[in-house]
Amino acid sequence: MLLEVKNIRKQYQRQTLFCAVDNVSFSLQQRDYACIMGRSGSGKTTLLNIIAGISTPTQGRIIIDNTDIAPFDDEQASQFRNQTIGYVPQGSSLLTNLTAMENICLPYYLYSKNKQPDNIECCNKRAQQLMQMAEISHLSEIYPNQMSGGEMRRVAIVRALICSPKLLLADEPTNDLDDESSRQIMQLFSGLHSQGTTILLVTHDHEVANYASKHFKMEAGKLTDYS
Ligand SMILES: Nc1ncnc2c1ncn2[C@@H]1O[C@H](COP(=O)(O)OP(=O)(O)OP(=O)(O)O)[C@@H](O)[C@H]1O
Repeated sequence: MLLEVKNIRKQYQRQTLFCAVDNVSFSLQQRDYACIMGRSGSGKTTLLNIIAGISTPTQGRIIIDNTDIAPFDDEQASQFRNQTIGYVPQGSSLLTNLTAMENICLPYYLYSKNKQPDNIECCNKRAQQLMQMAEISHLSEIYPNQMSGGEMRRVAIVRALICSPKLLLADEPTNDLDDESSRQIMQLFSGLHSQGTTILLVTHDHEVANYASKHFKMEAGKLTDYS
């Protein structure tokens, strides 16, 4: 299994204790292409953030590539996650004072164990190849405030791929985009999937969901499998 989500619960203290993710379990095998649909507020982003390691669950375990990172210290955990998971968060997530190329290479610079010049060159080369695949090579030296929403999203996707993750998580990757930009992004995902990347995305859009072969539905924090 590439991803095992075991009995994940996330509670928030509001006026009363609120359960955003309620005892969720599921697994993905390598090369799965899965999507989670569900109404706004049903807990999808919270679940994705827990899988990505951005948020800690109140209860449960996440096992990625047969590794339980719970015993790891923070640095080991982020090192492992960075090499295994690529995350495209909701909305605009690029740093505005960095160019596309700098945004894309940032995860590599932050987490690469070995920052020898050869490896930096290797990172730049990979970034160029990925940008070519995503048809954004022309944006290399451009800052986010000079890009369209679809271009920013494609830069964020390429950034998520820079460390060659086995698992790509994407939260509403086509939200707010026109049909053509959405299609470009979904074609990019299909290409990545055919090259062996496991994909888990969250979407409201049934057309986007049709690209996936495994479908989950989230309702009031509970996840059900409906395919
Ligand atoms: N830090 C927090 N403190 C309290 N409640 C929170 C917090 N973060 C999220 N929630 C609540 O948890 C629930 C799930 O939120 P989440 O963002 O996961 O939903 P979602 O399904 O991704 O929604 P959307 O489709 O609108 O992005 C919501 O009711 C939200 O208000």
